[in-house]
Amino acid sequence: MIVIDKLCVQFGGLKAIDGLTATLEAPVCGLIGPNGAGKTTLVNLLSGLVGARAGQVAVDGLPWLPLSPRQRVVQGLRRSFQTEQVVEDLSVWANVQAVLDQVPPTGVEAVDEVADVLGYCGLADVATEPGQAINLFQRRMLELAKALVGRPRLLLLDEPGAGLTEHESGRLREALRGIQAFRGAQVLLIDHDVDLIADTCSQTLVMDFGRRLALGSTREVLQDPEVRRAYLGTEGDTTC
Ligand SMILES: Nc1ncnc2c1ncn2[C@@H]1O[C@H](COP(=O)(O)OP(=O)(O)OP(=O)(O)O)[C@@H](O)[C@H]1O
Repeated sequence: MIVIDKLCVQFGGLKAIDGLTATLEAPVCGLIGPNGAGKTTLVNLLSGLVGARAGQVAVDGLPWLPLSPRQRVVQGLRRSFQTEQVVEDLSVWANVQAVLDQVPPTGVEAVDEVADVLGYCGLADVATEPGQAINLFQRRMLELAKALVGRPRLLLLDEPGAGLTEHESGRLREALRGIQAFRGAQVLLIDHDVDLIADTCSQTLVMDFGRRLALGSTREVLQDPEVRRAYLGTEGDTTC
């Protein structure tokens, strides 16, 4: 559970996050909003890449902002980026193993841990292929596999579904919905694909101009006229 209290992040005179208060408790929580709303800044703040000017954040009751980026990883923070960070000349297996080498031991044999997440992500058949040989969908799933090793607590996923076909997106959604049961970790999911958010997130935070525009069940939030006006641009239409 992520508890954000009166959070402010400022770049010079620009308030990228402006007094944000929100409790995110769903297993998979959506984060949406127009361009420049502050979504990536919030993810950067949770990762430790930018600092807060004011406010507090707690993750599962742990005061989060005093921790260094490395300490956050040790505490189970994992992150994927809009552009995948696959090492092209390492095998799929070695890409995952490289992350496992950087996080605290879990007590499970590394070989079992890597095999487990590759199986979960549907990558067992390409485990020995080099990063450069796998397709876009497999690259996206490899990013997910890397985020799942070594007792993750919180996954921050930035547009994991970009560029996928409907069928591939369906497989990704299934994997996202199962993460809490598989690893006990919470997911914060940024995506501009409202269908993906609606299908995987039971709770969604909508940001606009660094502020909270809406927070609640995804179904209600996506039908909120203010959200539709600011983000979806379809105030009258209630189908999402
Ligand atoms: N390092 C930075 N220095 C200065 N301004 C920044 C910096 N990072 C973000 N901003 C500004 O902060 C505001 C919020 O940006 P942010 O990238 O968090 O928005 P976003 O909701 O993720 O947008 P998008 O959907 O386009 O990725 C924007 O006005 C952006 O220009």
